[in-house]
Amino acid sequence: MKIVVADQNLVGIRAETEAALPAGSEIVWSPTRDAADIAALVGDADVLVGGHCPAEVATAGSRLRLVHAAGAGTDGIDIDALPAGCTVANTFHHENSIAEYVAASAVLLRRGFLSQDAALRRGGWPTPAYDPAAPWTGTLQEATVGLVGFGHIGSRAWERLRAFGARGVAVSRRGAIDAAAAGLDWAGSTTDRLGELLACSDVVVVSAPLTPQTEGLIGAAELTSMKDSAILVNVGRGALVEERALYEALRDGTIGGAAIDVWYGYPAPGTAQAEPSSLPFRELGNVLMTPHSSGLTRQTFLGRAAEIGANVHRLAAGEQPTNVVGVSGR
Ligand SMILES: NC(=O)C1=CN([C@@H]2O[C@H](COP(=O)(O)OP(=O)(O)OC[C@H]3O[C@@H](n4cnc5c(N)ncnc54)[C@H](O)[C@@H]3O)[C@@H](O)[C@H]2O)C=CC1
Ligand SMILES: O=C(O)C(=O)CO
Repeated sequence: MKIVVADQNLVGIRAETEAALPAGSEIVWSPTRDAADIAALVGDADVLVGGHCPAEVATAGSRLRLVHAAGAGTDGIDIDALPAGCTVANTFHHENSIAEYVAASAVLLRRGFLSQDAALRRGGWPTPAYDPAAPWTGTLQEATVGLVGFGHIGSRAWERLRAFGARGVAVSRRGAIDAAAAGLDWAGSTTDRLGELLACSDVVVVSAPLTPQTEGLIGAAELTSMKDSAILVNVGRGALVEERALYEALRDGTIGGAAIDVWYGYPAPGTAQAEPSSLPFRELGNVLMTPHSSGLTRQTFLGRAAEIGANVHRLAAGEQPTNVVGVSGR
């Protein structure tokens, strides 16, 4: 079996990744996540590990039987261009790491620590904690957290935030969340209750997948409906929140702040330079900017390598892989 590994995050745990895959496989590492590099390797491959599989790669991989994202998002895989019968699967294990990010950034932004740090560095001495007019005065114990998406990330983030004493409300695609069991005040579907969630939340955590239905889910009208002190934490995908509307809402004080881990621009393969947005988010003091790093821990990638390995073993044994997102042609 030939396996092409194109997820650059697994390079750091190359030995563990290879050990998890079936012994005797031919394992080829793509030098970059560039589509041309991957396409050049997948022609005779059975398995592609990596979530970057546009049509150029998918059509080159005419023998592919499994494309395994090394993450949750499969928005970079063109399933329709893959050979018929090829399975697309995803993997998780990022939820603990991202839940910590959500909790940490909610505290940093809600308490104003980010802007206070910046002010001290400039030689100032801000006193927002003593200013009743300052938007950032609340603890998480007084906060309502609104979770847009309640899967691995949303539910684990809620477990952590709940420990601070926050109240929680959630929406998911179908609204099939048992609110009482999860300790939430209420839960519903995005279609029915997103507006209500945005209006009542002090912290809004976005962790839905990017699909044609969720693109631009939060735009100018939704941001305007939020509290002017609200903190938005986007760990899903940039395009879930309209770029200009978000920038203007943060600049104009329509909302209180944002932690943005997922962006509108990324570095080209093999480079470390990029404009995360065409708009100057970097000039805003109420924004925590991180380079899609909320889930980047050793725990995440060791868990993912083991899960991918187990699925490739299943494929080799003629069994159905787990975490199947779809099968091409079905
Ligand atoms: N920042 C990062 O490093 C990472 C980002 N992600 C992103 O986060 C997304 C979610 O990850 P997980 O929670 O692990 O996935 P998951 O599949 O466990 O959960 C997804 C949740 O989103 C909900 N959802 C789907 N459509 C929705 C809609 N229209 N409105 C509201 N909710 C909707 C689902 O019902 C489910 O509750 C991924 O698809 C990926 O794009 C995932 C991992 C790491
Ligand atoms: O898993 C994902 O979808 C990511 O965004 C990166 O780990």
